[in-house]
Amino acid sequence: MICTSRASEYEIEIRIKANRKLIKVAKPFLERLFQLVKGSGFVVLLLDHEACILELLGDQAILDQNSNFQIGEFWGEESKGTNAMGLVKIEEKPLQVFATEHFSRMNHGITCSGAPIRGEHGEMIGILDVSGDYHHAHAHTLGMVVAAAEAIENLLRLESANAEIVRAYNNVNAILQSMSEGLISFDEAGRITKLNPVAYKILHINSESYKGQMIGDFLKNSYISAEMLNEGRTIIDREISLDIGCGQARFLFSGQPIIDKNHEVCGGVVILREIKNVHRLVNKIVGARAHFTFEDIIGQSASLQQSIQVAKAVADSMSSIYLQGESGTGKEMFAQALHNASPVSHGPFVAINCAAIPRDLIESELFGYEEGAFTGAKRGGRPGKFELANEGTIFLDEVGDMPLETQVSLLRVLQEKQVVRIGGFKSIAVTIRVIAATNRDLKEEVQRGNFREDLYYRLNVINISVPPLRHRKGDILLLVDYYIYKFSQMLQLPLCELDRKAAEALENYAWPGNVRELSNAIERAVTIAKGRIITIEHLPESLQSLGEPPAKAKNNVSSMGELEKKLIIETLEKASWNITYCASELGIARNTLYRKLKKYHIAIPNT
Ligand SMILES: Nc1ncnc2c1ncn2[C@@H]1O[C@H](COP(=O)(O)OP(=O)(O)OP(=O)(O)O)[C@@H](O)[C@H]1O
Repeated sequence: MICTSRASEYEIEIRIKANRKLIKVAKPFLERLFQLVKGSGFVVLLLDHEACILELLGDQAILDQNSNFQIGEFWGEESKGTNAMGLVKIEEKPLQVFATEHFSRMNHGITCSGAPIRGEHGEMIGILDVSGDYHHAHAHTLGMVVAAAEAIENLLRLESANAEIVRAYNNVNAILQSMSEGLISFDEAGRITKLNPVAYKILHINSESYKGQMIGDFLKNSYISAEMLNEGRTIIDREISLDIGCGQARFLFSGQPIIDKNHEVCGGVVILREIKNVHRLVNKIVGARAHFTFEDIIGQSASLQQSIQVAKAVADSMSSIYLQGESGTGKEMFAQALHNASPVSHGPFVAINCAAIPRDLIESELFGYEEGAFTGAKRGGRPGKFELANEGTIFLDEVGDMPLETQVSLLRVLQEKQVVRIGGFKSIAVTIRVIAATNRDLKEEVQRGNFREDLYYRLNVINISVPPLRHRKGDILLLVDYYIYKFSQMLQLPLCELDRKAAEALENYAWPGNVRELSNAIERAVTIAKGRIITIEHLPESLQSLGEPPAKAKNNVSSMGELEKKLIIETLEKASWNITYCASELGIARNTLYRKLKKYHIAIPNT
């Protein structure tokens, strides 16, 4: 059964919209074809892949005579019976249907020549057809239609390749615009062709000043450009120093030559990263950050609170700070808290323990080195802690252990606020807050000739002393509570309590290792007690004699007892055997001190 069919206005609109690219490209070809057949009773038709007419150009005579030549008319076999467009829809190849070969009597006066139009992937996307008075038609008409269909296909392919190029270009442009690194591209001769906005910004140049420049001249490094252009070598993360108008700046440089299919260098790209940003990133990754604030420092004792007050008062200046205190008293904690309350709190906090680094490495650790500075020096050199700490804080722990020759270099850096890497000659400006710490008596080290006096005064602009735990007796149980909570959480154990004897022992102990030692003792006790009450047996042996010792431990008068005795004698000597002063120095009551004098058989000399 033949079903005459015509698409609704709405459907026509949808089909035209869906095929707008095809219509746009095909239209000039329809016009050209029509010019060739005009006046001889012909119509030129563009149909979609379902043989629905999308566009047509025809002589008025044929359009009047055949009402099926209209936009929206379906010419499939099911609608019009045998005809060229309907057969092309099925066969997907060029075809001609002559006069009475048509099924419909209405079409017996015409000859149709149709050809498929294929898309990028070979699929049929439309049909081109020329139909008209069979008297005027001949075999060449089909050839003409096929040629026009192929021309349409070629143009469609070209347009989509162009669109792909534009899309790729836009993508590359979007990437260049959004990159956080500076990018410079150059051609096969080494001439700069493009810079991205970050490159303009970090190099402090305007849009015109680079034009026509050779990349080697621009980078002031003909060696690097020769490596890329002549040798086709890729360069990864090499440090270079560039003139940026307002002085020299250091960059991390990577270069990638582009090689064509003849294995020739046809251009390349250079990526520049500001060293200070690289350092910021490195610090973030390696954890050069300060975690503690003043609120994290536990303790209510007057001596600790006084140190905290001084530290808070000076935190917002950039002056050097010198922290003095025994090992484990919390000097690094103070340094971190100072950094976090300072104007450079957003910058890095870089800590270096001068006692832990071999003497011959300390200078390169602190100040960095240039490539070739010594055997084994890394290619491209390496920045030192001072460079890494730029715009932040450097914490020089155990500064008293720094070799004298390094002290000279340190003094120079502090005075000039510039670092020169080992083996280098360029000065690198640094803005840094210096916090130094030691558990030695630095003044005494100066007198002994182990520490430079001028450096001592440089570092000692503000002096904060962090009191030992034995002078902060009231803080001991606060810290114990804190560490019980911390380690119970960490070990996922129920919170345990502390019995009286254990508390007494903890309070009476002299804590030569200060808070660090206390933290270790509580970690051990929490682990052994496993959520039960912490008793004296859970504490380290050195403490067990300090509570009311259990009978079995009586003969075990620990070496800690001897240590405490020694400490008391030392403090008494310092206090010229003044009991009140000595007791306050030790942070214990006078009565307790008398008890201990008796216990250790310490006799007060007659004066
Ligand atoms: N008041 C405090 N409150 C809480 N924790 C503290 C306190 N003081 C020290 N600590 C903790 O004790 C440990 C040792 O502290 P820190 O490393 O700051 O001491 P330090 O004086 O720098 O030691 P060293 O001289 O041996 O380097 C750290 O785990 C720190 O968090």
